[in-house]
Amino acid sequence: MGGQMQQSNAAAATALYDGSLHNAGLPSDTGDAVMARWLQSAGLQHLASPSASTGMDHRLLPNLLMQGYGAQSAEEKQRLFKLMRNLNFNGESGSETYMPTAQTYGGVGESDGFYSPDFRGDFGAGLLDLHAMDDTELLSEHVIDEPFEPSPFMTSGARAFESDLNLRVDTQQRGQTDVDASVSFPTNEKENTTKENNVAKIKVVVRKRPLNKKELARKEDDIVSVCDNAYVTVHEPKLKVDLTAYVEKHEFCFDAVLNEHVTNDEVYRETVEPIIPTIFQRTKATCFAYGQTGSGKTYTMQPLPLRAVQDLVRLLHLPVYRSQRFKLWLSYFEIYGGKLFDLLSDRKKLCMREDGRQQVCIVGLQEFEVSDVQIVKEYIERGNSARSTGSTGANEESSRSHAILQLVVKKHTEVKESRRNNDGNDSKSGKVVGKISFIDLAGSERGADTTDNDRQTRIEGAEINKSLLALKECIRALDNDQIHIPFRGSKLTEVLRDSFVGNSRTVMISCISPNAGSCEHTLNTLRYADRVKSLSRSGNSRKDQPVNSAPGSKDSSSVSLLPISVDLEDQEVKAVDAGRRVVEKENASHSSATDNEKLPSTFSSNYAFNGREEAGGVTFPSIDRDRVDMKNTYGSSTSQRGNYYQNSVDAEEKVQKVSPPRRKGPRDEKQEKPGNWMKKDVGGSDLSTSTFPQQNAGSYSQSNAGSKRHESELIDGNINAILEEEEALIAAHRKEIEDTMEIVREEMKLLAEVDQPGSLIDNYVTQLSFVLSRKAASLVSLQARLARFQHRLKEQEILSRKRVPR
Ligand SMILES: Nc1ncnc2c1ncn2[C@@H]1O[C@H](COP(=O)(O)OP(=O)(O)OP(=O)(O)O)[C@@H](O)[C@H]1O
Repeated sequence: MGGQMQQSNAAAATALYDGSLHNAGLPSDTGDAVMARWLQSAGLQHLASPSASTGMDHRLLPNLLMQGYGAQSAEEKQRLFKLMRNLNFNGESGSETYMPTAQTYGGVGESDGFYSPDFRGDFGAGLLDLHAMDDTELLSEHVIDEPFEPSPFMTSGARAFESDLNLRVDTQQRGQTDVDASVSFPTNEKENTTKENNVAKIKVVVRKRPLNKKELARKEDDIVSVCDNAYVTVHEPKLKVDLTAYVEKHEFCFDAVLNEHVTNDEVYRETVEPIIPTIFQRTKATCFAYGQTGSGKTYTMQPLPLRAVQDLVRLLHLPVYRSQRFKLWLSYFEIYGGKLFDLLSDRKKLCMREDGRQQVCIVGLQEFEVSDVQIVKEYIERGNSARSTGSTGANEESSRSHAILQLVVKKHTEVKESRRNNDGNDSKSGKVVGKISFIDLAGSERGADTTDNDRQTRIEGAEINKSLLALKECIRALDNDQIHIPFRGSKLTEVLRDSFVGNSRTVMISCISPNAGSCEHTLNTLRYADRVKSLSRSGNSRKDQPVNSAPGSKDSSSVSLLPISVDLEDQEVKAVDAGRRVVEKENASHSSATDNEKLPSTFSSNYAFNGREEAGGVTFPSIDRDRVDMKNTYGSSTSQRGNYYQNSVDAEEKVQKVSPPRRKGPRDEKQEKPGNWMKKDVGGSDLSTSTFPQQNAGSYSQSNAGSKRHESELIDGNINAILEEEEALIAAHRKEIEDTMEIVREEMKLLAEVDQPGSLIDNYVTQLSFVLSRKAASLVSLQARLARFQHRLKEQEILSRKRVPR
């Protein structure tokens, strides 16, 4: 075996040498003089003479090396090795790289192991290591001959990745025949994969929808402009106090901004397509759409899984995957009011469980094997018809839940059934290779609609709100490579837990409406997106910089005396540039508790206090960002802004927040009036927007912030308790019905007995009395539970109304 290997090593090395000469344009008989020169250049001239003198073919040099002739010391071997490598790779010896044969393919892929003098052990050992494997573990020739077909939709980066995929597939196969998530690539491989496939860990894409018929009929302005596929500007119409109209511009930069003319196909190409090959690299990918109701989330998300299946199936047909029994499975469920329902199984209620390996299993979730797009289309349609939808002002068929469609690539050893429960039993259902989850989030502002909606919608909204914030936190933590991912923040993030650990990719598509009436929401969406992106190390620098474009509005002195309410998010804008990253770095242990939400305790526990900042002569005390969102309705000078921004950094770095629901846009105007600031609903599904008049800034005390925070926590806690009690109440009701039925049966029996001739009436009376007491007790118990629940609802209502101005 050893001899065989040595032979093949020698052959490989000879081939390499041959190749290098060939590439150098040198005929093989250019002779020893050339070789001598090369050897000389490496200080190995003494090796040249024997071969020259014996007339040995220079192509045998590697053989000499392998057999222990020629270079004797390790240093010589290394030099020789380097020389060979240079011959092969540097410009001097030819522009083309060596084309390996099937047998040496893996070796080339592992260039570090084969050519580098830095490989483990000495030269010979390194070569032996490389080939010390069963030939059967190598890719078969036909696999290599059949490269990945470049998708017509693939971006150049992804194409580059695909062309490289064979190498990695080869590596994978050699390294492990069983693609189990528990087996990991060597670190270098991982890094290379990330680098090479050029797929960012988090990608934030914005999509603007066109004005719809209603908006056009109302002659609404399109206030969103897109530039260079990367910039989006919101032209916010505003009024000065003297009622002069002006426009405030907010510019953002994202990984991609897609305008209203972009098709769903192009959206796919920009977002999901580059990720698809990574699914076979044990990546857990998540693609979600975020945005206000009616902004196009469902419109955007629905075609994506179809396109993804098309590409996944195409890849699955490659022999390398087919031979490994890779298969694609689909499941579709929704999270509604903190509960999970299977959309492909008559909305069966699902339970979430963690197994011993802390893998999240959704007990009872039906998975279906899919092998073509048509069947996926049918599943999606079936699932969609089962989704919880309702009507909102902006969208007649609005999604009221988070819908999650998962495509999972599994490796099967033996699959007999085409449909089975995902009971977490890997051996039965195959091992997960990778997966992609498509999430159509519930409209983001519904969490905000607290005043105009009924109680049910408010609770629903609070849950949505919570999950959106939790999702954002997880994404941030993910991108910051934090050890702790706060996935327990909501059901949504718990479900996506395995997408937050290990090799993950996230694409967020922020959908925005272009009409002026949606300005506030559009800005909120973009800010949410920006915060996801800007806090990541790889994020674009933040750009939301309002510019007063109305004539005269640039005159800062003319506006500086006006009540100032600086949009908190604008502060964050600057914060990023003006030190936020620094602050973050310095307080790395803070995690990312910068939002207006209650974070898991692990997030807040490390929170440091940065002291206070002076801003334009006004000292801002330690400010709860929830309460102090300073919205610059009238514009402000740059210097003022700078101060406030700085201030906001402190404010938000200090306090952990609880996010109260946001209210609807039209009320914002009222709240921007000075005096309303104390009452203003400052939460939001994603942002807080509260007015903070300058003159009041100083008086805004820590205790105020504290008590408000307490209030917020109370609300959040209350909502959680309500959800739990709701469940208990429903369960108790069911139980009561069962008991009642049992009692009714007993009563019927009693009646039947009493009708019998010679029955004892005393017995009947005693038993009836006993049965009725049980019946009454059961009812009273249910009534008591109901009363408690009603009380809880009232409490919640009072609390939320306290915070939301009417
Ligand atoms: N890019 C677009 N081009 C054309 N029409 C669009 C586009 N985006 C959305 N629409 C249309 O706008 C309407 C609302 O879109 P959609 O239902 O996707 O919104 P949504 O964000 O999912 O709303 P909700 O959160 O309430 O479910 C639909 O009629 C849809 O066809």
